[in-house]
Amino acid sequence: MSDDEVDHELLNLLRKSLGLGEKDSSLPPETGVLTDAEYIYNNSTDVALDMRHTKIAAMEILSQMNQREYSTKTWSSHELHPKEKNESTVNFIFTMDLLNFSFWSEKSEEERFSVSWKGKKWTGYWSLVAALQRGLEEGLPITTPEFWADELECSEEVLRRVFRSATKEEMPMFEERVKCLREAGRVIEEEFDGSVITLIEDAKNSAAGLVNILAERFSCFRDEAKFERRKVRLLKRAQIFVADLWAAFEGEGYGRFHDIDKITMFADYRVPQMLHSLGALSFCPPLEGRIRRKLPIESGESWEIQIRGCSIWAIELLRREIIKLDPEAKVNAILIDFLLYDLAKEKERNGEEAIPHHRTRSIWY
Ligand SMILES: Nc1nc2c(c(CN[C@H]3C=C[C@H](O)[C@@H]3O)cn2[C@@H]2O[C@H](COP(=O)(O)O)[C@@H](O)[C@H]2O)c(=O)[nH]1
Repeated sequence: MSDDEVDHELLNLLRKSLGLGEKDSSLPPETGVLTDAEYIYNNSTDVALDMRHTKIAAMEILSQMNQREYSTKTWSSHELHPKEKNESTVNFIFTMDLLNFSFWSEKSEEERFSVSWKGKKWTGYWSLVAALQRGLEEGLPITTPEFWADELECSEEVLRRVFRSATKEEMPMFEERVKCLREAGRVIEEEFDGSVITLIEDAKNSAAGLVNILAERFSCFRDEAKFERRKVRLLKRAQIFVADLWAAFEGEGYGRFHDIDKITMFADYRVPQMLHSLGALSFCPPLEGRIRRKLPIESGESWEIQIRGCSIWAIELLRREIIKLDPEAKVNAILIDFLLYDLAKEKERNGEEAIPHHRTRSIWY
């Protein structure tokens, strides 16, 4: 019996002895990510949050949100994001967030992996979006799960063509991305009638429910770790999939979720960097030294979990400060996160000084 099963059994025995009965499965679903992020924050010794800077950052973020009229509509305004509110956009977003990880490179801007499309060279997250758009334009059903499961039609050569680079550097973790596509294609074919729409409908408009289905049924979405002897859930790509659906469909249709505010920030390698620039998050000297020297931090090691968990908690504290400033503000962790990502990329484009992002190679973010 695993630790978790023992915990589950003990909890039910305790509940029975208190006359509470077994855990009531009719309760609304929870992902547990925010609770785990708070646990990580409360047990972090190498990453700290600063409330004074958090309060100042909250004022800046609220002002940026108002100036930019930041809303779910902003998502579709990005040049490469799909605009139609239909099933093909659902499939596009699922494919995108299945592979939305680890684009960073130590090569120069000219030599790093990039995708040429629409007369531009796209890097980072946008290289993935451009590659999928280009693949569709070249007539490949690259966003169709049935295609990914068919190793003859969707051969490794075909996939190498879809994700071909404009430089000598190939897409980072290409083999791992193929594995994600194969697993997702198989699971959707076998368990969801071959349709992402069926998967979404199974969640019955619950954001937390959809995150939990992804984490339970797809190992490539099961972004969890052990921290201080406890299992913690971060579920970054499962959550950003729900968030992108919600934003792309502006909270309607396939993007309608009654509990969307249960989605937390997406623990990636960009937003922690921005939180550090804002002074809201800081690292102990040995960790800061490791980050500044661009030395690897292993996936699952304590430092990495502290960076990810404290970042999630930092966005929750920012959200609370923003609501204190303006109780009417239409803001949640998703919109704060999206804005911080976009601001981080603007700072980078403007050549503004920032601590390097941390170097963890993983399929989780
Ligand atoms: N927390 C968070 N992480 C995000 C995004 C996005 C893009 N979201 C778009 C949709 C709405 C927003 O307005 C954005 O326009 C990508 N990433 C993550 O960053 C990393 C890529 O970084 P770089 O190599 O520099 O492009 C990689 O882990 C990727 O998974 C986000 O929004 N939040």
